[in-house]
Amino acid sequence: MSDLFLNIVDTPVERFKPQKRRNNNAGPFADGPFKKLKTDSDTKPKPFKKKVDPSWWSAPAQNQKKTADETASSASQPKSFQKKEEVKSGAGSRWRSAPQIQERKVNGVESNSSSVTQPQSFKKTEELKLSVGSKWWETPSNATVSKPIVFPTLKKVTKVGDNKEKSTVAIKKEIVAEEDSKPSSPQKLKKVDNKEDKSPNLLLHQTKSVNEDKKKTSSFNQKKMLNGNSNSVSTVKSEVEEETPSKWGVQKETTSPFRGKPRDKTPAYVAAFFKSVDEIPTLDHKDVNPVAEDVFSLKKIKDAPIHPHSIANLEKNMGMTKMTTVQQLSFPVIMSGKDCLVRSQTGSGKTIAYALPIVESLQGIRPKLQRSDGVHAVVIVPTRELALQTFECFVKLVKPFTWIVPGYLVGGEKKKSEKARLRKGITILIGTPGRLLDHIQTTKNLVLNQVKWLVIDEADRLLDMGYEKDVASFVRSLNEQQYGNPEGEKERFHPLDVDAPEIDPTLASSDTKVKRQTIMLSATLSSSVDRLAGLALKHPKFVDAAASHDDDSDRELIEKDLVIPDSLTQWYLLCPSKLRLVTLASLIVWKCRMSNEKKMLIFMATQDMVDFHTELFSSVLGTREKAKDTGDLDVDSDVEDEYGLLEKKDDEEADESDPSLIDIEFFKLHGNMAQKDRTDVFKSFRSATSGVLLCTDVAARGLDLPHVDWIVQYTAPGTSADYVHRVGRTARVGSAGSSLIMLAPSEAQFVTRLEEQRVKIKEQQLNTSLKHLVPTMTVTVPELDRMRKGKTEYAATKLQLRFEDSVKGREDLHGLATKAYISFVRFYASYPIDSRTVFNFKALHLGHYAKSFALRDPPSQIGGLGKKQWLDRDRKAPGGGGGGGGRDSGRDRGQRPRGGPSGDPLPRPQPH
Ligand SMILES: Nc1ncnc2c1ncn2[C@@H]1O[C@H](COP(=O)(O)OP(=O)(O)OP(=O)(O)O)[C@@H](O)[C@H]1O
Repeated sequence: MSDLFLNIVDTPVERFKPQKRRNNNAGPFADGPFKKLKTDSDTKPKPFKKKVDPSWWSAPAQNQKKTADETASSASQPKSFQKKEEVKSGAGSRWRSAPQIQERKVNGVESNSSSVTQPQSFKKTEELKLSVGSKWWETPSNATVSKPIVFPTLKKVTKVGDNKEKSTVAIKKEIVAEEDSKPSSPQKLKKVDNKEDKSPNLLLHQTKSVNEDKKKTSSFNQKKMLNGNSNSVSTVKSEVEEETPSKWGVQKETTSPFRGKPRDKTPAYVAAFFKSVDEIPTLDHKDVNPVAEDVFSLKKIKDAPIHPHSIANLEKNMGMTKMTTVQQLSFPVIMSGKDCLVRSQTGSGKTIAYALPIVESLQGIRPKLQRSDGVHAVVIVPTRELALQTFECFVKLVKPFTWIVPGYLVGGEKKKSEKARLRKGITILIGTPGRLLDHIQTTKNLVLNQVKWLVIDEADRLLDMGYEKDVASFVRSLNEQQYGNPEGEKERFHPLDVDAPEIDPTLASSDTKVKRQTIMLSATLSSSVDRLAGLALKHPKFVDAAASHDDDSDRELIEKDLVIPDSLTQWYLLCPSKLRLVTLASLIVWKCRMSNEKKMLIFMATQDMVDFHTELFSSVLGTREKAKDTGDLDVDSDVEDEYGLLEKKDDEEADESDPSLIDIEFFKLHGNMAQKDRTDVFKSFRSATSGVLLCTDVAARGLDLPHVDWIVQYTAPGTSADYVHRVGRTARVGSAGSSLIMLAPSEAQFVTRLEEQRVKIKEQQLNTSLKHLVPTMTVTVPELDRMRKGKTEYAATKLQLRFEDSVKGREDLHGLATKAYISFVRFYASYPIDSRTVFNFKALHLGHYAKSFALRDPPSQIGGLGKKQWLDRDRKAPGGGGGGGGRDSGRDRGQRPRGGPSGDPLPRPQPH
């Protein structure tokens, strides 16, 4: 906790200049409605005048007794919404009519309502006339509300769109077509190989066509392709050995374009680098029918039953014209006051899905809320960046309603100013669990007894092992403040809850306690999360925007299925561990230099890995520092620099002949950075038109970074849910995007697991990305241009040498590489037990991985531990934790890595 600092960011009044509302040209918010609001209800509370049809309250309850179909329908279409009457003041009026609840039976006991907590502000006022009689909330024509979910405690509201099931034949055709269009389909690769990549030392694999693969019985038929031919590994090796008489595998060929040396002779260090790389399996692919979810509904914003100023704001200032599916489905449920679980794909607008109904309700409260009225809504998110982003979203939404004040709590500012801002008052409070807990326990000015909405965004992350305690403690403290009891109320109903017992709406409210509505959201939400953290949601609705899930008969299956935007193209790349670094570099060069796709996120397992790779790429690939060859060869190689590739250059020459390989900026983001740096990076990358952000899972959840084209997962995620969130940083709100996960050959089964969860993912060949190094490296090494063979290996080897030279030549970089390598090994050893069949520590070739950190030292000399010692540590570590964490859980504050004795002299990776 000590590393966290409280900060409440300026209120909108302070950060954003309010609009001039009295100006004749002030646009949609000019005069009229504001004048009226001011005159009628700003200053004095109005006595309740309007008779409200009691059936508004009772109708939904009746709905519960209807048939299954009707029941589900009523969940998203409260009967009150369907009335053709014109109700003054819009959707918010339902909230305002809440004080009519005076007496009701809760568990058979009559209870008196209290005006202390049901303030007069809920009373109806005369203001804007807004029809709520429209059928806006009905599901789109291509979607219907499904049967109620039969989960024990949940009712499901889901869209049954046009089922996008495809026939097996259609899918097969599609796969074949995709295979054909692959840039490196077997035939095409053969062609390329024949033309320019004939070196027998190039151990690149090729994938067989999917149809052909299906005939195989084993998923891991080990295949090696050499010069376009399929050979068993042993055959390949023997052939290579036969053709390469030296111990480095140099070929016998006799001619060379360089300095009169034999042509086409592969230098030993190139051969050495590509020698003995891991075997690459050929996978049997499954027919995958991805879960379908339409991003947008057919409902237009202008038809939404919300304040006209909100409509104008959403359309003009936020560029929205249509509701997304999840927004359309969840709006009526949240407005009905029920607890709910909302699941929808990444980038589908879940923030506005919960924020809009909250703002709509808050703006309708009369008399208008004041800052001194205390916090009315609390939003808990897992990371500081997401807190900032959510805060900004609320700021935009409340623009027409300046009396509603959002604020957020994250580290960075002085406690004094934080307290001062809290004292001023906040209506909607956003924060991370630890920080909120800290405040609820220590800051007197944080009054939470009026909280009516508790939102838990990324609920599955917040309620997992790392956060559950903080969330549970926060909820207990909140209960204590609101109800004088940490357990909360036994039975609670939100004033608008359609399941609330029938009450007499004509009696005045005086002592009803504030009821809190809890909303949980995530793209990977399972209904079990409500059982965590002692939240005990009451009669929650399950809003699932995925069309395929209209039939809830197999709950486990529904929760297992991963929902991924269909505008996202997913790839995996099986890469020998030794070639990982150059392959990643080639991807960056390819995407950020050779194509128009210029914004990329690269996920890595640990902070130390992010630090090292950012520094390495910035100095070797990027513009910061020109690379300098030191002349050192691969430690495996003792051959001379026969082609002059490694010619030493003085600084001047280096500047002229070694321009940066890519003109692109590298950013980094992880949890161990100073808060100011984190915020700066987040904002800079968000507004940048190009750049590569290297990050840990701290950036995996919720962040909305515009125009990101590619997501690369350099290390595999701990869970498939993490996979979904990582790739979800692209392809947002219907835009196109691509993702690629790099896996070691021994990790190929991860692809099978994804496919079992309905993720459609294609293979990208190693050569496809590596070959993009050729034009890049020939810029700096003109000799390569003259070579007719093995360009790819030369370019890759040259770059690897450049990386290694940099690391060897700079003490600081060598230190970073060492720490990064150790953190990676620790991380790998700490994969969850159920993942260890895929991520098997024993399968790691540490020497090859050391190469992927550009280290020339033997593994036993890096950190003083060889593989045997690592495994011994793994066995001895408490809980079999595998020598420590290193996984970045996306958690916003530090936690001690698992396993390993305390006082361990080795640098330990931080968890995010
Ligand atoms: N109706 C809409 N029309 C157009 N854009 C929208 C709409 N609703 C939201 N957006 C935009 O979509 C983007 C993604 O929204 P948001 O971050 O809320 O998605 P999300 O579902 O919470 O994603 P994640 O699961 O990754 O957290 C934001 O830039 C938001 O402004």
